[in-house]
Amino acid sequence: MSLAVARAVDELKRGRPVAVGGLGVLAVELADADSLAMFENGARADLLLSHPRAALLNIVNQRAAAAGPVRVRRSDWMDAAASLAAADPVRDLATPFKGPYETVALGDITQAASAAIRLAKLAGLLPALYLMEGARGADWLAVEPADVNAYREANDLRLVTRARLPLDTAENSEIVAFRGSGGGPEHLAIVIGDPRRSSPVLIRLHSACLTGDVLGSLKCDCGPQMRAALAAIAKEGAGILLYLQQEGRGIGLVNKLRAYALQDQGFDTVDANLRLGFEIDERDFGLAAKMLELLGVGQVRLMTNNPAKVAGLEAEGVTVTERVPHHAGEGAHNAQYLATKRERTGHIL
Ligand SMILES: Nc1nc2c(ncn2[C@@H]2O[C@H](COP(=O)(O)OP(=O)(O)OP(=O)(O)O)[C@@H](O)[C@H]2O)c(=O)[nH]1
Ligand SMILES: [Zn+2]
Repeated sequence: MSLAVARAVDELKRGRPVAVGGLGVLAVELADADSLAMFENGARADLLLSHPRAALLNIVNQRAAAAGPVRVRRSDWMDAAASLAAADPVRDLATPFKGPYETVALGDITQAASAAIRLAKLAGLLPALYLMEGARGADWLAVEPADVNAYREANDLRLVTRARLPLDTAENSEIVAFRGSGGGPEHLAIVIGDPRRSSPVLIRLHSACLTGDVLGSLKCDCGPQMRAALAAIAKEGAGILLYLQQEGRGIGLVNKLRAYALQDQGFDTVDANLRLGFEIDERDFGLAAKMLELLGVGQVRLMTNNPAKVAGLEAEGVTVTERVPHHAGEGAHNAQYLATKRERTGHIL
């Protein structure tokens, strides 16, 4: 099951069409004139946009299911450039006058359309697809919508290997690697000391942030928060930091950099995600819960300022006995980012 999903994600990433049930889809951002012409095979493909993106373009109407994707008819003026402009908000200021758009009810293809948007997100692409209903090229990879919608990284995650890894913040540490069967990203845990599973374990869920963790970006507080968490756990003597490959709150590195480009245009971190067509937070906390389960941890004291993380973990069956506030790395460049978290996403800062 997850094999077909993983292959479909790969195909989309390569700019290839995929058949999601009876629906042919092709990633808008990767299509060129040739691949689009081959995909359309003489007909004209419509456009499928995620709900937040459609809402931003003011084309969510009574035809769109509450939070589902929206199908847009490609009328004569909607060539490849206009379609890309509908999909990619980084171009919004350069192409402010778009439309009029005409939407088409999804009807029978609602489930397939949601699955297709999910595939685009899993591929780290903009959630915008060309769509051909009832068409299937001979060489298109096929995947069942139900399999896509049931797919979760946590489903078949395994603990692969562990080794000692002395850190400058925590000498007595071990690194543990996790892998799913779908060929997705490999997640890590840093286990410090010897956490006693009989009482709540001090933990930090750290979502990967290449710009902050590795490059020392001042736009966010991720790097200092990660190091401070490791140091705080070491000071207590035992605990775990989960290093989750959920860049950009789950939208992927390239999309996070698009969000940064939107922030350069004046949008905050919340609006940037929505303009791109994503939810404000796309992370699946089931992944962290599964890693904790594989490490034998059922009760935690969670270092975070984000109540949604506490709720997300608890919804996945982990008992959070305490929220431990976690502040580090506040400065002039990230003051606005932190203010947005406080004002718009319920962070306790
Ligand atoms: N989409 C998006 N992701 C961002 C942005 N800035 C940072 N991130 C990502 O946000 C994630 C870091 O979030 P966390 O450190 O878990 O922060 P949090 O959910 O606010 O909660 P706590 O730090 O635990 O209080 C990382 O994956 C970063 O890559 C941004 O402007 N847009
Ligand atoms: Zn960051």
